[in-house]
Amino acid sequence: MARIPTTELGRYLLLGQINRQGCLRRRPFQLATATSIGQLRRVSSSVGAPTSSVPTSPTTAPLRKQLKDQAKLLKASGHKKKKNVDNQTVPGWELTVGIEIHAQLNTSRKLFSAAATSFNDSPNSHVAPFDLAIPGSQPIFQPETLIPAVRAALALNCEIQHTSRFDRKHYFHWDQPAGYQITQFYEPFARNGYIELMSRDGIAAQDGQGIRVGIQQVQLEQDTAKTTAQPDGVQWLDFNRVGVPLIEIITRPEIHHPATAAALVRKVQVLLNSVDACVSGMETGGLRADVNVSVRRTDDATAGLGTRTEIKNLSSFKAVEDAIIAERDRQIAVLEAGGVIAGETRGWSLGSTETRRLRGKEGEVDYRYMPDPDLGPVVIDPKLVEYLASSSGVRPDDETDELIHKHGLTAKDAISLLMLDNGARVQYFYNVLDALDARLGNASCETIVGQPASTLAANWCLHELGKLTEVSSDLDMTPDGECRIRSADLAAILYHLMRKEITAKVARELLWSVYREDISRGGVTDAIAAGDLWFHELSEAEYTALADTVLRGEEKIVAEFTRHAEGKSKQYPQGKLMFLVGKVMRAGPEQRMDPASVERTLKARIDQVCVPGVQTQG
Ligand SMILES: Nc1ncnc2c1ncn2[C@@H]1O[C@H](COP(=O)(O)OP(=O)(O)OP(=O)(O)O)[C@@H](O)[C@H]1O
Ligand SMILES: [Mg+2]
Ligand SMILES: [Mg+2]
Repeated sequence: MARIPTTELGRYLLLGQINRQGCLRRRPFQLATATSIGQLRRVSSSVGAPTSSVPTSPTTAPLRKQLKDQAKLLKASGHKKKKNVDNQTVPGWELTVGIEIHAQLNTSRKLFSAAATSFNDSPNSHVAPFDLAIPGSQPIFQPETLIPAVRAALALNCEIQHTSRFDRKHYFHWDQPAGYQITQFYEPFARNGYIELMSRDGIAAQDGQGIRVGIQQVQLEQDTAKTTAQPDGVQWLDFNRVGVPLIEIITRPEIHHPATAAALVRKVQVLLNSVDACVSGMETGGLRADVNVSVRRTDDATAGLGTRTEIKNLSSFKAVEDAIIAERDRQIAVLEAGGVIAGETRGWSLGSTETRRLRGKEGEVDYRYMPDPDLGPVVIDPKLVEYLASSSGVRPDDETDELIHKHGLTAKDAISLLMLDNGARVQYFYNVLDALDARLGNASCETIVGQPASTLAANWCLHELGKLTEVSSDLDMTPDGECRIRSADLAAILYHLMRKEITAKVARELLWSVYREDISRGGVTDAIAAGDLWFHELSEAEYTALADTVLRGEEKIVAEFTRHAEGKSKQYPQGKLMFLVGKVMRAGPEQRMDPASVERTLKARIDQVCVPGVQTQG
């Protein structure tokens, strides 16, 4: 995501003007005045965040890798995910979940000091005296942090409070030099919001087509220092993170299924992303969730909610779902055995199947909240709220609709595009599509390859690029949707693929060559010519001759097609057909053959030769 340039925020706050083109992802328009998102999307490529303020991604594993590692861990622990098992409900019991989400705000400076917010620079290189609580230093509220905070709260449909205040939350830990964290306990800056979740967002089937989850409040607060454990009990501390502005989003206890809880956190990430309010997502440590879990029996309508336990610091969507399931089952087991649930804080580790007790109520810290005497109230001008509301860009639900209905993507692919690379992957997709459209002009190649440009481009932007990230560390995706494989180069590969001038195999090899920089920028077409990689496809007669040769040795299989044609077997033997396609591919010059053409020819020959009287379907 783009960082909001401080100079521009300063200009807005002091002079009432801001260049919102630099603040949002490359879609600087208002939905209300737009006739179509697609139309709006095609804006000048010169618009984008200044490169100097673009954060590089923290050195944590990409989402795809995280998920693979989790799967490996789970496999190693002997706990395979049971397919088609309803783990969302337990008969006789109702689960209730409320979530607290901490998100790092997209600002250049810390909340109460002018030190830069940086995540990849050398440790302890961006620390002001106040961040270390050096005697004599005092907090200076950085008003620009309000811009992403208010944007986030608006995306969550909250009421922005005219006046809010800061409080001190006391606890003693090495990650908090002052001995207290500054937060907004009594008077947060935003209240009473909600999030709409639809079935395509991945909620549990039991929640039907969609649900609305209330947001109790959103508060501004400081992040803590980053701790890295070393052998022999040594802890390394990086104070670059201390004082970085966070928002804490607190939902109401209105979630009743584990998958819905995970879907909510995912949706919060997409929403914050869409208004450029956050630095990075859960997969890179910019978003962390604490889940509060309780259960109660369904046969007592008068009973209030059960006692909650809290599982802290979950750092993946899967962890949110798995930890809730484990904690729900533990609580039910305790209650069914006649025990009581103790209000306590619990932990969860990756690949685990059980939550573990960290501390109980008796060990709970008394935070001794008190208004911070060094900080005045925060007064937010309604005009600022109005301005930010009117310039918040495309809403993710509308964008998902557009990707599905206009571009023909599946809901899963549309949402994946919006999620990946903190929202930059979808911008990359638009860039590829723009470049591909420009090359194709009015000539639609849809009929040639049987797939529209948009779904082909989406498939490559998600799955083929995904394969690269499995073996390499990063695509170096920038917020304006460019990466190591320039969008124009991928468009060039897809252009030749759509026109059937290269095979899919060659297209994949070209992608790798561009990635390894064996092909220079803009050099895809020249590389195809230089390597004579053009697709010189076999003629119909050559395909037919090859198909006939293979069919002659496969009488048994051919007999199955005959049985189907005679109505003796119901299902068309598609598996057998694909087996024959493989045989033909191996029998001929592969670089001159297209599997789709082989399949078409084989089908026609089987219909004509083996089942006389049946017309070819083509
Ligand atoms: N009985 C319950 N079952 C499940 N969730 C609950 C229950 N009661 C409250 N919650 C949820 O617990 C969360 C409480 O968060 P809040 O930040 O207000 O307090 P806290 O957890 O005590 O504070 P912190 O963890 O920030 O120190 C909310 O998300 C709320 O919806
Ligand atoms: Mg809280
Ligand atoms: Mg809590």
